[in-house]
Amino acid sequence: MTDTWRQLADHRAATGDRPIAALFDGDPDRARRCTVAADGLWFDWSKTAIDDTALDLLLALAEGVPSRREAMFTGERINETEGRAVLHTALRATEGPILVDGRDVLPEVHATLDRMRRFADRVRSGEIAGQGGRYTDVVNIGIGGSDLGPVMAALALAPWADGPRLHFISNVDGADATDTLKGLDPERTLVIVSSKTFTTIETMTNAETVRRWMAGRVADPASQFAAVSSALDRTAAFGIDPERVFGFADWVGGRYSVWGPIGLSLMLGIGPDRFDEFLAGGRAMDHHFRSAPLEGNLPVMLALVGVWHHQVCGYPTRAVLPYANRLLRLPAYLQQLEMESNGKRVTMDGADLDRPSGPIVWGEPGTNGQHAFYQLIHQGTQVVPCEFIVAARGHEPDLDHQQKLLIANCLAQSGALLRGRSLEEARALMAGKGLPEAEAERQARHRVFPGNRPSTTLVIEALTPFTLGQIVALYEHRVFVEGVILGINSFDQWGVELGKELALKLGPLLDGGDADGQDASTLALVAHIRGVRGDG
Ligand SMILES: O=P(O)(O)OC[C@H]1O[C@H](O)[C@H](O)[C@@H](O)[C@@H]1O
Repeated sequence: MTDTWRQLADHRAATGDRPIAALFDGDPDRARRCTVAADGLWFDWSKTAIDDTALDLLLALAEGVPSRREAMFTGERINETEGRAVLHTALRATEGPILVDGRDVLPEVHATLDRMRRFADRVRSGEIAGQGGRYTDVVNIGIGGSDLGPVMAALALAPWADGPRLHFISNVDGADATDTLKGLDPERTLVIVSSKTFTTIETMTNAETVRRWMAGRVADPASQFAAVSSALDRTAAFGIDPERVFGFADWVGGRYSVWGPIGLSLMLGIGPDRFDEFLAGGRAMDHHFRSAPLEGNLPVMLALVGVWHHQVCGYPTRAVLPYANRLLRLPAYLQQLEMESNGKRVTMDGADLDRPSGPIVWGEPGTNGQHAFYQLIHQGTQVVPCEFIVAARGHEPDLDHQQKLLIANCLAQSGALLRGRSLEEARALMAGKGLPEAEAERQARHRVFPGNRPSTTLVIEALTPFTLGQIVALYEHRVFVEGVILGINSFDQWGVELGKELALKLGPLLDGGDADGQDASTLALVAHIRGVRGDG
């Protein structure tokens, strides 16, 4: 353990009993001091137990960030276990050169973006049409990073949707394809097969299913398929015309890929100009991340709060709670981004990680979550640091009273988590209800809120393509900073491989094949399922 980690642990041990509210009592300026602003975003971390000493120590942990950050932005192969550069930032960059092995990657990024724009314009105008006329619907087939980004962004930017309707098929469960295709006209549906590797079993299986669905009604189904991939040989083998294939390089990680061709469905839905605004938001955050001093740097501060809560205080999860219904799938998107990136057990050099890796990330939009799981957040025995996100303005001017109610709820929650309700206050609540003393006391104890539960609040002006770009890039860089501090590789995902391998072996077993190497529990489950299915 380095000195800084030890000092942080000691400091936490020494101050852990001090209520967060006491930090406000001792510092009337705390609310103002503990905020970071970046191009219209406003991040308030004052409702955490981080004091000046903790902040200094956390900033010391981040010492290595600037050099690593430059290594990322300038195309060094920082994904060391896959030997790759990490350049999703290049997908939204306008100024180069950005060199990988001495070659500027920007001309190709921009050429692909231009092809996407032309394709999207022609589909949206009807110039490129299906065999039954102008495309009314687009189905994106993909999973993980080839699904979650476009799904999340399409929901978030619904007010800007003025192109074909977007649909997404991800799960290998045939229910997903069946329910999604129901009601679609195959002659007016454009299908995009999105897969970085073009080998993912779920995506390839669904692509075959959709091709069969279309073949029944459309003379030339292949002409209504497009593909997004970094494996152009495989898209050709699948029979997709290279004209409608949009490639990207191996230095774009799947969960960082929404900014490029994987975002094609989104671009078709909202149009190239809005997509450009989304990229501009990401670019603005890149500029901020790269240039702001650490203590005034939004991704760095979001990361340091995360490290404080998880690695120092030991809180096992964090909840992302957007008070913006259109950010419905942001928590799911962040689950892949954060947990696939930083759920690692060894450091870059292969040594055991000697502290917890990234936390469990979960969440739902408010106010819905309030009526479901907030009970545990307020009164459960585990502390869940909460990350609130709220927009000052909604998109519906005639429903501004609802926006104000939404904001009031968000602020009420973080305030309640901070303050809680003491036993004295709960007793006062019960007094005068005519209950016997012992019963009043019992009832009062159920109405105590311990408070002192940390939260942060990210305020955006309004949810727009630009601010969504800022938010996504903010979280990407937060993951990066946490990864650098932990000394892990945030850009590989070996942990998903074993399950994939075993699934391939289990397929034949379900058909009565060889059972070698399977554990007894799995064999018993297979036997039971085969029995239920009548396959045995
Ligand atoms: O885009 P694909 O190659 O089909 O991959 C889709 C997803 O599959 C995986 O198993 C990876 O864990 C994800 O990072 C990836 O986003």
